[in-house]
Amino acid sequence: MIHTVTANPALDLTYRVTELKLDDKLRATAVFRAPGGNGVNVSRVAARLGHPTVAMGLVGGRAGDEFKELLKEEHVRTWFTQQSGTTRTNAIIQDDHAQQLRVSGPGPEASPEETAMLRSSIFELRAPDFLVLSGSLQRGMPEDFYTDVIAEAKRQGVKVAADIDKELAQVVAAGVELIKPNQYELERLTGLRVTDIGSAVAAAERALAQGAKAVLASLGAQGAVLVTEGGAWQGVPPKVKADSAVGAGDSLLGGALVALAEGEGWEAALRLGVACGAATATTPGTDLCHKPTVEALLPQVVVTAL
Ligand SMILES: O=P(O)(O)OC[C@@]1(O)O[C@H](CO)[C@@H](O)[C@@H]1O
Repeated sequence: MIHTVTANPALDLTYRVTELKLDDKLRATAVFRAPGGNGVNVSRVAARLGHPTVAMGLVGGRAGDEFKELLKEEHVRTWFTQQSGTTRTNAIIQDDHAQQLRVSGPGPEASPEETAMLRSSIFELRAPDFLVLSGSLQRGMPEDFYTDVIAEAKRQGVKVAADIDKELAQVVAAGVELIKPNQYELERLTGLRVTDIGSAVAAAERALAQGAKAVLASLGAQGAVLVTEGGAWQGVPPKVKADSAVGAGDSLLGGALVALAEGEGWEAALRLGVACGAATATTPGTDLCHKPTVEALLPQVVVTAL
């Protein structure tokens, strides 16, 4: 079972256009609406792989109603805390050459009461195998929200995985099972440049020294690097016809956690994660990986011990 917490989720709106142009009216050839936010996407991937999951967070307003409806259509169980503000709508404008503009809304401001309700909701259900903390906090939420949740998770023996940017250093110092930074987040966390696989491993080792038990770094077309105290591996996806890579990193994390929650080892987790990330890149908008594509790509992922 995987529980995800997305403090600032979004209704993702993707406009497909033939060509990105400034100062001209762009006519969309297709529009996709999807429930979004990093943790939400991890839950969507888990559900698509047939793994039980519950998505949690703060949600409100009409956009929030549509967001919940879309999640329901994807068979994701939800345990959201209702807030008075309106869930943000994020816009993605993508052209036929896989170029895109992405605009993320700031999101509403959470009141202290709403924050407290979210905090207690996280521990209301039966303990999961993994609790995933993902994405930015809403305005109004205390900076130590995540570290406070991690402390409680530790008291309850729940493993925490995090995909966080701003508060990543604090979260790592609090001691988490797994982090999923991209290249830039790993650089900001460790102060080291990440230019290739070797430097990614060195930075991930620094992150282990800072307190993470495992680092799953997403490196775009180069795949991903997984570094634990027991070893380091690179996972390279097969070449796919990419449509939209939005959500590929979330899919990497979702796939890896599903494998771990189902009792697989680190290498198998990396393989499934990379297959999910690549499968997501083949889908339009913020649609994510579908199980048949993941199964087709899985044997083509090359995992190498470093
Ligand atoms: O604004 P944030 O929280 O940094 O990112 C939010 C977001 O861009 O990330 C997801 C893809 O990873 C999308 O579903 C969503 O719109």
